[in-house]
Amino acid sequence: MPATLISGVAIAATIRDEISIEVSRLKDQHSLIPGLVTILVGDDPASQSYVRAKNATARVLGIHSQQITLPAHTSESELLQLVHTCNRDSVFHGILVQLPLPSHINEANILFAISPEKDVDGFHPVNVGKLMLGEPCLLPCTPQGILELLERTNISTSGAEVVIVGRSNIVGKPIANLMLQKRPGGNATVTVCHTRTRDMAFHTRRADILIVAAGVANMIKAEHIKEGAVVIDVGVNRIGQTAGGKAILAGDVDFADVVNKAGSITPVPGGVGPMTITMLMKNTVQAAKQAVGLL
Ligand SMILES: Nc1nc(=O)c2c([nH]1)NC[C@@H]1CN(c3ccc(C(=O)N[C@@H](CCC(=O)O)C(=O)O)cc3)C=[N+]21
Ligand SMILES: [Mg+2]
Repeated sequence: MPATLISGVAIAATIRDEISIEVSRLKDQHSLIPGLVTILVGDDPASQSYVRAKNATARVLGIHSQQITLPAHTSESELLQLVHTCNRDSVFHGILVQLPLPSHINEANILFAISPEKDVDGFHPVNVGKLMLGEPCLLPCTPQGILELLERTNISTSGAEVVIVGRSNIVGKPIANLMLQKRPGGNATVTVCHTRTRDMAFHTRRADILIVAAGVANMIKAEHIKEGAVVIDVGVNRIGQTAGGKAILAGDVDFADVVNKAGSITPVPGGVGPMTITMLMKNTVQAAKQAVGLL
């Protein structure tokens, strides 16, 4: 029997409806319009399309959103100045600096300059530290999206063997921490694999829930998974172009190879990606409410 498809598109749509209702309520009852500024440096086509999608989603939900695009040669100090300006601008409750930044800019210097209250990516060390401690904070969007996917498909993590492939600051490390925590959505036994892991399949085959965020197209095959496992594919790899010039996407999981062995699986596209953008919207609303003392 083929795996059950976990539709990020459908679950994201449900959550977006909830957010849209909340945004209307904030406007009507508190004259509060959540605001998001996205900052894009350079002209990488993938980054352009992600930032465009973020702004479009914000507008549909009634969130005020502005995109600021700067040339690739922008200096670190110019970008820092813009971040400081956005920190002071009360119209914006959330600030997102699209990554990766050009190589002459130190990403940490920029991310650490964003006010933690406006850090809707959850990348600032204050939020990273709070996450690790289990304190309330702005959670990084992709890990938060994965928690929502599991929760809304009634997949329990408590006592489960969760194996994560990838140790990035954006996905691997935070999702590992969240899954470890002593609360609903956590309580898992967590293993983190990476490029130096000696026998990847040994670990991944033990997973009840396998989360793959390695950035390597189609690396996970049937031999890597246990029969009936839940497979969450975070990879978004551009592996080619259609005749019409549209990017062809592949996950980190070889979907065709795995689909008859997994119990359930997220597709790419249409799995984790739409959830990531939706959690950015959720974080922007949370930051706005916190800014005016509603949380
Ligand atoms: N400061 C910052 N924050 C981020 O959250 C951030 C970032 N930088 N840099 C790049 C990564 C990547 N990322 C994605 C978001 C949505 C999809 C997404 O919606 N994907 C669609 C397909 C989109 C397409 O067609 O390209 C899907 O999987 O269905 C993918 C990737 C956010 N990132
Ligand atoms: Mg694939």
